[in-house]
Amino acid sequence: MIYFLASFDAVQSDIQHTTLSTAMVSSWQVITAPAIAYAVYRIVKWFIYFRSYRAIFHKCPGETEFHWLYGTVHLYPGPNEAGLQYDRDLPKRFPKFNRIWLGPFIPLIILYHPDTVRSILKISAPKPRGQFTSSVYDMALPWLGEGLLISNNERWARNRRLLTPGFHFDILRPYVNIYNTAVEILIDKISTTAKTGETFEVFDAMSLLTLDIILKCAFSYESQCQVQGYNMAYVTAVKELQDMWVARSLKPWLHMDWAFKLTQDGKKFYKHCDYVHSVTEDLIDKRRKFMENSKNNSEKQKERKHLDFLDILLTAKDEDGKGLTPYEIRSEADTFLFEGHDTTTSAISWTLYSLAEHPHFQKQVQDEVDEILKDRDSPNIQFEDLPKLVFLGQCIKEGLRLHTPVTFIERELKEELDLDGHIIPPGTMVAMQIYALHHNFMVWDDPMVFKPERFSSENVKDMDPFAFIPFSAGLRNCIGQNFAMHEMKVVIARILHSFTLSLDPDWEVKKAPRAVMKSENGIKMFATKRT
Ligand code: HEM
Repeated sequence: MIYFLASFDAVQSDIQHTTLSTAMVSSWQVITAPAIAYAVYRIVKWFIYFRSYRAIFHKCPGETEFHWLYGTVHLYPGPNEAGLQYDRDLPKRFPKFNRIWLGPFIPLIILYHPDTVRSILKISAPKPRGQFTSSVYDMALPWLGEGLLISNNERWARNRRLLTPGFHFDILRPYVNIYNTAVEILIDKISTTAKTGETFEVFDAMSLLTLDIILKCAFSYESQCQVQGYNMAYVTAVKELQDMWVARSLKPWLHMDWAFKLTQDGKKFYKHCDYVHSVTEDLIDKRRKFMENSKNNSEKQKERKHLDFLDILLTAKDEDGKGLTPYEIRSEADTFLFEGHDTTTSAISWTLYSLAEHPHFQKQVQDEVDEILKDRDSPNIQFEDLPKLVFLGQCIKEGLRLHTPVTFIERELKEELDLDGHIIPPGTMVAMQIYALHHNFMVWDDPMVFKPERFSSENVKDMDPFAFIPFSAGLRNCIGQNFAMHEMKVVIARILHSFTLSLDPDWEVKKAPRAVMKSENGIKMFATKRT
């Protein structure tokens, strides 16, 4: 009986349990079934939309092979000499633009003809900002903040307006003394190798020189970096930040911030950002205090020889009397430091490479500099000398074309774009492949040959303004291009006034297109002291 009652209880509890479970299952079904149906509906709808979206891009000129995971990126040989050859061949295969797939879902339109490049740079489309993954610009955000390079819309327009006076010739003029003083340290270093007959590595030498210059011009910071080299924590942090940024941009699986943060590089990147920011903030703080203390002290004001970018950043005010926030000041300072350093390193190094490769052009530059400096006690190049360095200017421009320091830039379409009858929808990412444009056989004859005369005043008259865009073009062009041209002229003129350069015949130089055009193995040169 007891057994029976117990069994009865068990059966009853089973029935209750089953009834409860059935009730739970059906309520679970009530909740989830519509959710699943909705998800299926959204996926089907997305696929239908995506099929028509993909059809637009499949009709565009571009690689026909398509991998379900990589899209077409696996067809690109990589950021090396073979990749550059691939870029140079693009106009032969697809004359004005092409389309690639960054994985299965993201198309990228690549432009490399003045007609197509013009159509996007004229409308001043914004820099792309990723939604689920980071764009190449987003990846630098934790370091450079919303400075001019990365920001968009109102913030960019206001800050560009506020900072443009910082690049007026009156501000740039005293910097010429800084370029002259800084290059003397380098000349001393090269003299040592000239005496021993050893080669020197151009990229490292120029990198420390241009960093020294930008630290002095942006912050009046006497870093001693040319002497201490990569032993300085700050110099090393800045260099590694750039390397890690570029390395990440080449690994699509690290484009999501959370994935990058899990890696050793990711942890190091954020640690370096904190450190670099603390140095910049300290400099800003000291300058702010100095400005406050010297407000009513004319003697103290005279201690400063020139205005630097930091003065401009701290004193800039818009029409409502509002200045930049501390975050904006730091971001702009860090942006100048990055943009004003690696780019000029690349441009100077590659121009010297071409001049060392072509002794007759090098001699022509030396004659031009000698003519300017004859009858002078000092080898310093003056601000007034810069326009007289005409042939050197042509060589630098041809160097900027042939070697293209900034190889590509990106934008996001905010409105439809008609490319030779292909209607590209808003939201699409578009890249200007500046290196391919500068080597487009339809635009340049013998594109691989260094010919400074392309930039003679007679020849530039007929040049399409969108054929040569090392500093980009349109509203978002490089704010520092005059600064850069002055710096490059002084540095190259001073080096070639002191030395004749020749390439090491046993050292094959290989290009490496990164955030800027670098060399995989450096550029080695011999320097012979001029008498
Ligand atoms: C040979 C040297 C240089 C080259 C080839 C170069 C090239 C460029 C290019 C191509 C852009 C457009 C970037 C884009 O659209 O994403 C740019 C923007 C910029 N550059 Fe330069 N640059 C050089 C030197 C400098 C220097 C010396 C500075 C500062 C001192 C500087 C500051 C900037 C800034 C702040 C921007 C962003 C401008 C904006 O969007 O309003 N650059 N540069």
